[in-house]
Amino acid sequence: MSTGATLRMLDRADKEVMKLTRADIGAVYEFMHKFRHNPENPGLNLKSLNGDARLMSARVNKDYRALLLHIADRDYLLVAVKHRGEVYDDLSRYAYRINRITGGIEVVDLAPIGDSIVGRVVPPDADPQPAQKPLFDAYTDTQLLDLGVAEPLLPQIRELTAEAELLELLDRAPQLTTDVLFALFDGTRYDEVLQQVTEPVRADEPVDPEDFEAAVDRPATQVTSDDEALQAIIGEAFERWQIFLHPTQRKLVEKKYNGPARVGGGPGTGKTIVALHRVAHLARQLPPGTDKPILLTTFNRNLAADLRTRLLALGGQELVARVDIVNIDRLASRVVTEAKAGANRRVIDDNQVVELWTEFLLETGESGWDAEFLAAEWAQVILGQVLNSRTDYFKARRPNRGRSLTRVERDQIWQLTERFTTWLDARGIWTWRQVAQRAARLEMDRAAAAAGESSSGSFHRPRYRHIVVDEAQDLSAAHWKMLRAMVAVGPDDMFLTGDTHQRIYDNHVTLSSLGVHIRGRSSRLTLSYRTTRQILADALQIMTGEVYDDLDGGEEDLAGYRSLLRGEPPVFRGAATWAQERDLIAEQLRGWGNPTDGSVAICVPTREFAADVISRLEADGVPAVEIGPDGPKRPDGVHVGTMHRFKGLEYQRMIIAGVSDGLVPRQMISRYRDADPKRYQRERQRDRSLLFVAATRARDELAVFWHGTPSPFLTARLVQRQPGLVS
Ligand SMILES: Nc1ncnc2c1ncn2[C@@H]1O[C@H](COP(=O)(O)OP(=O)(O)OP(=O)(O)O)[C@@H](O)[C@H]1O
Repeated sequence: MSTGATLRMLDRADKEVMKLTRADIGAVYEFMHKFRHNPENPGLNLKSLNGDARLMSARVNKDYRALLLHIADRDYLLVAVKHRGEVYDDLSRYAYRINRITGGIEVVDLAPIGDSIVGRVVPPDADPQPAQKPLFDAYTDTQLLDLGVAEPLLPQIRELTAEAELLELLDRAPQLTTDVLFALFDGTRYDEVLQQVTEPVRADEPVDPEDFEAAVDRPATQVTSDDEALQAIIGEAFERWQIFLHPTQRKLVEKKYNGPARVGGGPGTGKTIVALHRVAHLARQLPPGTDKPILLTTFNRNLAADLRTRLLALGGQELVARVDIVNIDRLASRVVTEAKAGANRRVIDDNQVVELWTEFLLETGESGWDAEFLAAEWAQVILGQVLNSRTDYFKARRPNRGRSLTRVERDQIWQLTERFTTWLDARGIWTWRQVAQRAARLEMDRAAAAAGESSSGSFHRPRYRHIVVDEAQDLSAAHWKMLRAMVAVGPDDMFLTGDTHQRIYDNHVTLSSLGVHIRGRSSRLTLSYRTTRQILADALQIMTGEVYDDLDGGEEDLAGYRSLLRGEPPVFRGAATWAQERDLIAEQLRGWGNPTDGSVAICVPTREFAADVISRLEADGVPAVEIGPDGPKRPDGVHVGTMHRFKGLEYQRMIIAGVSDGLVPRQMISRYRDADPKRYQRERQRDRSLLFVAATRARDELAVFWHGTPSPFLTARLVQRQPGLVS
């Protein structure tokens, strides 16, 4: 007969365990291991507490005791690890419930919160303070409970009168209570909190408050379940995201979707984390094998490398072995190479295309068209939509392209692009967009041929069983067509994460027109795990007045985007000249103690500015490290790079410099203002997104500098926060 048992650990218990010494953490691990093997092992001294139906204690080592909830038969949940003295002091302080909204198990340790809060609210010997209004007076108990607040905490919530007290209480409160109270405290309306915070984690079925077996399996009960996860926690390299997902994240990861699904959400809300866990979830359901039926792709190379590292941390070599991790252009290039379609051609960067068009028009004496217009038309419409023939081009929709074209003009452009392609061919070069277009065509043909085969009874296997895409906002229509053709239409075929507010390459698509139907399967994450609410509020100011799409023809906003992290408000400062602005940078770095451990970065609009900053830092004896296309060249030093380089990076502190009028947005786009207002709008939005991305890479502190006139993206409210300015 098996004597084993299941023992899972609640995330709140893990937080307590993490505060212990390494030796004691090791003891907890040993304890869990032994307990799973045989909970009746006399050395563990498992016993019920105070006759309570479920609460039990067991011995970890001579100093510590584990508090356990007995879920069912041989199924237990570790809810706390306490010093032995504490466990038996006052058992009534431990309250455990099934939350009636989320259906998750919540355990609240009331005494220490009560002690510390009451102790601080009414200091015994202090002068009587004027009575302060309780923070949550505006809401009834029923309203708070309907939002999902933990019932046992209500009396203490009613006592709260200051932010510091709230922070202390929420440090130990269940996740949903924390999310709800912070949102209310931040001034979010009741109905918005209900919609944005509570609804996404509501249980899918009616909650039975006595059914602990059902509750422990719900996403809202944040648990780790196996030894491997525990070992990871004890290991040096462990990060919480590897084990404990937010209930909203977990729900999205584990859901079965009837077709392509999309997860949006502001910066730092864990979209990449969700994509990685989704891959692991899908991999767990694969039949054993040595192939790679899952594709994990993203826009650029360094992000793909980062995905690989993080997936390895999440699931080890065994998981990585089943996943093809590759950036989208490399994937396209692989398809083309495999078909021997690009033999002997060198791929050139797409930003050289305008120059090549100019050269081509000069060489061929064509003067009727502007090189820039042709380059964009070719890239976005002809290549972007994988148009194969003149007839297709005549019929093509040209969203976001500004001026309309007559049939005669389309004919001229089609002919010119055909000649241009031959001209490039003769030089042995082609662009990444051409590669993507070719790959899409090859894959579409392959899928069509396979469909023909299967209708005639022969067997066809699509390239992948599942495709997961991170940074989906940056892929072009050709990329989507290629991906769509690589996986059969069906449940869990495609899973996309991305945020259109962070679109920094000029690719606008409507997914449904590309065969990727996400309608009804689109969700959003709203809780930032990265930045403080102070940084987030200012970053949102940068986005004021702009409208963003939802990748599918609709609009998307950042409603409900919030953070539980608190910090200093960002610094905004202007200088008269660029030289003086560099003094501000040096001064700011000194203020932060010149840390050179890679925790600080400086972001600037152009490479010239980056070079200037690097030489200034070097002159000051501060080691500066450039951020290249593959990321920072070294992990230490102060990292310096242009805005484009910051996607996917994270720093404790950041300076964004050169945020001046004429630089952000780029001066050159003003020429489109009258000539091509749509393009102007798009380019301006792109520059705004670049600044937004940069600002949201900072975890704790952010400083924004400019010289001359500040960028129009910095609202008067931000600019007027300059030290020394009277607003
Ligand atoms: N459940 C979690 N627990 C702990 N940390 C988390 C969790 N989810 C996300 N994080 C952390 O938050 C940070 C941001 O996560 P991630 O990069 O996935 O966000 P994102 O939404 O993809 O951001 P961006 O849009 O800016 O690329 C990372 O440091 C990540 O480790």
